Amino acid sequence: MPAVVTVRDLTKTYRFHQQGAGVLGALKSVVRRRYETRLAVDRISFTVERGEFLGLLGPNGAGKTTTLKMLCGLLHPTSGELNVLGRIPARRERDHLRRISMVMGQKSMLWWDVPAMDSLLLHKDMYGMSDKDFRDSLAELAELLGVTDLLAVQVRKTSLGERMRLELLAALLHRPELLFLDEPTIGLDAEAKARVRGFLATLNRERGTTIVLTSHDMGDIEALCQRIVVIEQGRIAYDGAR
Ligand SMILES: Nc1ncnc2c1ncn2[C@@H]1O[C@H](COP(=O)(O)OP(=O)(O)OP(=O)(O)O)[C@@H](O)[C@H]1O
Repeated sequence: MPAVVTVRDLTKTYRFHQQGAGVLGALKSVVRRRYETRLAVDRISFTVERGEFLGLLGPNGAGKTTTLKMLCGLLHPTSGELNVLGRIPARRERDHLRRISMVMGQKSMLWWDVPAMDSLLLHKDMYGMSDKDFRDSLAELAELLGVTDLLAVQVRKTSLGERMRLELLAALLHRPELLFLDEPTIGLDAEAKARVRGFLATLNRERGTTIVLTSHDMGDIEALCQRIVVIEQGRIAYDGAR
């Protein structure tokens, strides 16, 4: 099977400034800034094949989110090679963005003060979807995710589990081939987790969507991933079958 993601010696170093506590600390940092660097991802290499469901695992601060953000093009790598669907993700080319999507469990793509449908209509325009494609994709996903009755509800009035299902709907409306998920079940109760997992398994199996997921929940990994890559302190500690 052809690789849809190829990562070679990928490295990310953050440069940030340290500031002492209080007003004095703030004043000192204006006069003299102390910069530090942190090696978050350290020469990692792996590939993802079309149709795979890959789990990225590792302790807090291991570099999983940083890796995912580079794969989506939200962060520029410091060095190394990255090829996603034949493109360099950081270029964020429009036709490339139509083929990928990302959901971060702790961040929302939906506006909170309006019904989800308003945000979905904006997505329709952003991705240049025809009325028919929009209607078909919306109907199919809303049914699969069980959110048809929630589309007209103000997002801030939905529960965390309901909101995550709406986030997945928004992310998948344009039918991306490749989906990146950063802790999609974080904070959800057992029933909500099972529902999200069931949906992701169906998406991978029936639509053939390639999925790369990070999670601290072994239940997610066991239910979904055929293969895992374990990252520790920015380096790959294991790559193979679950
Ligand atoms: N914007 C930033 N500036 C400086 N350092 C950062 C920044 N973002 C992340 N880091 C550091 O990079 C390292 C990797 O962080 P990252 O968020 O990728 O880890 P993670 O594996 O996703 O962790 P978690 O499981 O806690 O979400 C950590 O040491 C973190 O403190």
